[in-house]
Amino acid sequence: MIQITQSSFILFREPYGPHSLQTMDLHLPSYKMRTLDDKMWIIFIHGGAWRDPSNTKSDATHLLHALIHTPQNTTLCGATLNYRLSPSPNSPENVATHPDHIADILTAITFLQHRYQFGRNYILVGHSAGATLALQSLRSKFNGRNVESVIPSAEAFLPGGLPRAVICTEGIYNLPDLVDEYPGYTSFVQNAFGQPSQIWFDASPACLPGWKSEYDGTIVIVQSREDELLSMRQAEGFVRVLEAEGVKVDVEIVGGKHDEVFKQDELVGIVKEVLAEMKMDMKELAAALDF
Ligand SMILES: Nc1ccccc1C(=O)C[C@H](N)C(=O)O
Repeated sequence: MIQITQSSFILFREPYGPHSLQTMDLHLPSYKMRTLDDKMWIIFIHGGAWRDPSNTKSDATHLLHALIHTPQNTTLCGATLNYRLSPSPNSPENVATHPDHIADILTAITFLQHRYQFGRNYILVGHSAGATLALQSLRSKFNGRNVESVIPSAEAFLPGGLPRAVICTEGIYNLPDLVDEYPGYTSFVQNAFGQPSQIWFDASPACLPGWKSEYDGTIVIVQSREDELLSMRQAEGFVRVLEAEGVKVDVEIVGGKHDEVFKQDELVGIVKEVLAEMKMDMKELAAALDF
């Protein structure tokens, strides 16, 4: 079903699997201007502690409208992903557990690559648990089919390659340290990842060594000091791990509560800057190759 909501862009919902949560919204500039070559993509992954049904793909509405639904935009495309969730008190019908969430993310990105073939010309923006998922998707532990569970609908290493940048906001980077700081969060972590085990470490970007050798794109860590659900400890801990590995990381301190950050213009500005840098790099590359 295609819904034309304004003359300069189109918005539609696309399933990428049989489950009702395996859907995404696509935001594309005007149909006529659509060609496959020169596009850049933003793929948004919502948060909500792997379980909260009130966080959805619609969390990206402000960000994608501000970036994509503008008269000048002819190249930037957006996708925002739903994925299967773990149970919560208000949604016991959701029964996903790790690695179902990351399997869905990899399946969705694979689906987009097959249809639009944007290679590495994309960035991931992940909020909260969505930041965890964005980072997991970069690692061979998950996308290389050598996880304990095989994820058949996602290919071994993302087709087209890894994104040029990943922007994480209010992210969960270290599960053991999260429940150490906030024992009250144990239940949602266990709902998604089971009883404490090695799996908690393997699923935690800050506990998984090898960033330097496995990911060469830009990592941006955005964190609000006004986040009422997460202190600076998760972000600071992950930044220390990356820096100790010699990985370059951009840190952006913003304002707003946990679930306000993705609705604010500060994040729009950060994504614009990352996109501008990417465009410059692409031009330099084209010039160097004498295009
Ligand atoms: N994303 C988070 C990060 C840290 C702590 C909580 C959350 C939550 O989303 C809580 C959610 N409202 C829940 O209870 O299901």
